[in-house]
Amino acid sequence: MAMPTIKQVRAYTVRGGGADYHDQGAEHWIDNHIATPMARYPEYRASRQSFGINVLGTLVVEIEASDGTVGFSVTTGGELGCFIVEKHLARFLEGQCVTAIEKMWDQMYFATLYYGRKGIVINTISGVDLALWDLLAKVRREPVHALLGGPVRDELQFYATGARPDLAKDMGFIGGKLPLHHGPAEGEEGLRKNLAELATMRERVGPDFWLMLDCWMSLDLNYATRLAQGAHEHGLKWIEEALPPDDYWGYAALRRQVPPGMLVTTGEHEATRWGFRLLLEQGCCDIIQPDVGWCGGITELIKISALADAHGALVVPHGSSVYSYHFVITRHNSPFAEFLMMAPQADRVVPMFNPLLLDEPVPVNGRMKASVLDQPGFGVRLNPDCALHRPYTH
Ligand SMILES: C[C@H](O)[C@H](O)[C@@H](O)[C@@H](O)C(=O)O
Ligand SMILES: [Mg+2]
Repeated sequence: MAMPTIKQVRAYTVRGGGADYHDQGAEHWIDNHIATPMARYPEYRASRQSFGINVLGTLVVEIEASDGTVGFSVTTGGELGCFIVEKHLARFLEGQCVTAIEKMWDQMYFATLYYGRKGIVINTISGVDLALWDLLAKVRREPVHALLGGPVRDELQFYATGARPDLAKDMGFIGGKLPLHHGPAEGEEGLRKNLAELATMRERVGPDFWLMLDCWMSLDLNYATRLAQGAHEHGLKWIEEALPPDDYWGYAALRRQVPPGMLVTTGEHEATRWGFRLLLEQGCCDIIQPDVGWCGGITELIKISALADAHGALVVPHGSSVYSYHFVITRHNSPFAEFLMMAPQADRVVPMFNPLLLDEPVPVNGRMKASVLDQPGFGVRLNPDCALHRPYTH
């Protein structure tokens, strides 16, 4: 059967939740005094939105084929992403056969090398790549995981990220990842508060439930080391993204200094096989956490994951809904997945990219059967009630 070609690429923004999941209303746990690198400025300490964590907004990429099939994806990128898609990347896509995914990725990456390599440009390339995989899988009438070699297990299991690991345990999740609330700028008192919070949560969840701390790039090596040492008695399973992403040397030192048995994880703000090669070869972490909507897409995550597997490292993608579930279920070195609790009080399960996607699957009792992911493509639809805006055309 002759495979269709790409007829048109369109890029939209949408506000309010969605893929830019930090773009939430007030009183949400995800913006409640969470430690960040900006916390050294008191005026930016109480809210990450105050320094602009949600300025980008969601990027929606739609790719229409000559047979009328439409693939799409959502990621973090907003209007900047729309410009890059419409004014730069579209030329490498329109007219191409829907199967030419490797070639299109290669052209998008090397054509933007002079201003890309990480951040918004790789987020945008990731969004295009995810839409291409959605399109190809829909043309072949298969779920994306079938194009990746198929499931290696019958179901996914999840840990939950949010303010209430105690509630997550009752919901059947295998662990709970807390956001760290206080950074070095709040001194010894802040460190004591961090450890007291962890101690309280350990009391509530008992001795065996996984507890992790997500430090969102906010610490320095000495503080991270002391936090890890203090957290050890409370059974901290891993310390996540303790340092800024460029401090490969700091991560390597931290990994040598944390108490034996504690895992060091990072990677959600890293991009491409080259960035993850640095993390792996410098011995920075035990688990890499690429976000498939930010690291280069499925095409790049395949390369990153194979490299990690050769290094004996686990790949547990940063929460990215169906886009990571279809990958995780096909890889032995991805034994579990992340689920971000997007309910404001982290007290109930709601779809991660709420309200943007229809049919977005969520864990039930902390698990998701492979059969839930058997619809063509990534198995989701855009919610027609979410107003899309197309700021640029080409
Ligand atoms: C909970 C963290 O502060 C971030 O908001 C979260 O998006 C990310 O770091 C994660 O690992 O889920
Ligand atoms: Mg994180």
